[in-house]
Amino acid sequence: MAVVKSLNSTHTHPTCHKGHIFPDLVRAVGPDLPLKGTLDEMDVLVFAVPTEGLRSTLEQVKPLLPRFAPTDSAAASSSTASYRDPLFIFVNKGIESVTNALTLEIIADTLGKEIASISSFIVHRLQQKLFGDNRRLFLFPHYQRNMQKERRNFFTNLGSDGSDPIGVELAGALKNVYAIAAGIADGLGYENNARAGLITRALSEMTRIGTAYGAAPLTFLTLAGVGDLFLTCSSKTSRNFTVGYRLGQGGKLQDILDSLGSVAEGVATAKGAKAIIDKLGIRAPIAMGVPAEEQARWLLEHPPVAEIDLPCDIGTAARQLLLKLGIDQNI
Ligand SMILES: NC(=O)c1ccc[n+]([C@@H]2O[C@H](COP(=O)([O-])OP(=O)(O)OC[C@H]3O[C@@H](n4cnc5c(N)ncnc54)[C@H](O)[C@@H]3O)[C@@H](O)[C@H]2O)c1
Ligand SMILES: O=P(O)(O)OC[C@H](O)CO
Repeated sequence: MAVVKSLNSTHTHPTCHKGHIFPDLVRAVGPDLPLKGTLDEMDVLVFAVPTEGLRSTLEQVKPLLPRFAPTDSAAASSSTASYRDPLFIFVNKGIESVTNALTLEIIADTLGKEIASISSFIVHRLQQKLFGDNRRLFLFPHYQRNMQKERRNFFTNLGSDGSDPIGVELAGALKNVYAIAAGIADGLGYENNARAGLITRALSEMTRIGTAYGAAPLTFLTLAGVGDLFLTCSSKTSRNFTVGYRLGQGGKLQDILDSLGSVAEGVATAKGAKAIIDKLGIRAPIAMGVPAEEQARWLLEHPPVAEIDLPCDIGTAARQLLLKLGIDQNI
């Protein structure tokens, strides 16, 4: 409420982005929905709600959208599509706990497959446009420049070449679960080297889950994968890391969530992720919450395994050097 009021009155955020003035064209909404007809005037709608609330939010917003409720004059002027779709932006990262649905599925269930499929298609085209010049991190300035040409749906969870939105979604959702694990390790008193080991294992695990789900393995090595994983697992200001840290220090989950002030997505996502992992029948002990001692025992009792389940073929030059050094690459 305070955020909405501040953005709409002084065009500033009360706690974040100190000194930044948002353009006065930006209108914040919540918790009440806008009046019918208001959304017709909007070029862009950004949905910044936790994944657990996305389905109900979209169900409530749906009748207000021009696509689903054309204005009387627009409907009268043509019997065919006479609405103008806004550009939809979904920033949430998570898996719905009860249905195990990813965001694209929630969009398809509520707003229809057409909107969801445009989303995934346009991600690809927009990203090529935006990132073709390698300035990947400057998303929004580029996005704004291209926005007039590409008035379509768009995911902000970017980082790959855009051809694998499912992998990008899984990576963004799962890294929050691993950030809780990293926080627990810190809270228990483990130090940076333990966290490095945990992040490495988490990357391996997230790639295994993703590829079993049908995503492309390399997606997990992009900014949407390892980049975001590393960031959230090593950020003291992360809500997910904080939840883990306080758990590691002996706090009770409900007390921590009640005092956090906003949502830590990884908590609900862990439930959806667990169901997905069970269904895929793969080994993912960190996301499944297997206690650290048990994981350590497993590692000690089993023969060493590859750090990551990807092909590790070496190239000709490296093979020739190994030969010259007399090193058997099959060792
Ligand atoms: N793409 C990115 O770069 C990025 C960055 C930060 C956060 N996120 C993701 O965006 C989403 C929102 O994050 P946030 O930090 O804005 O969260 P937040 O906890 O600050 O909540 C945002 C808004 O959603 C409302 N809300 C909370 N629960 C709701 C529910 N069940 N139904 C409807 N509304 C609800 C809150 O009142 C608040 O106004 C999360 O999925 C988060 O993981 C993405
Ligand atoms: O744990 P936070 O607060 O960094 O939030 C994680 C969100 O999914 C943003 O990536």
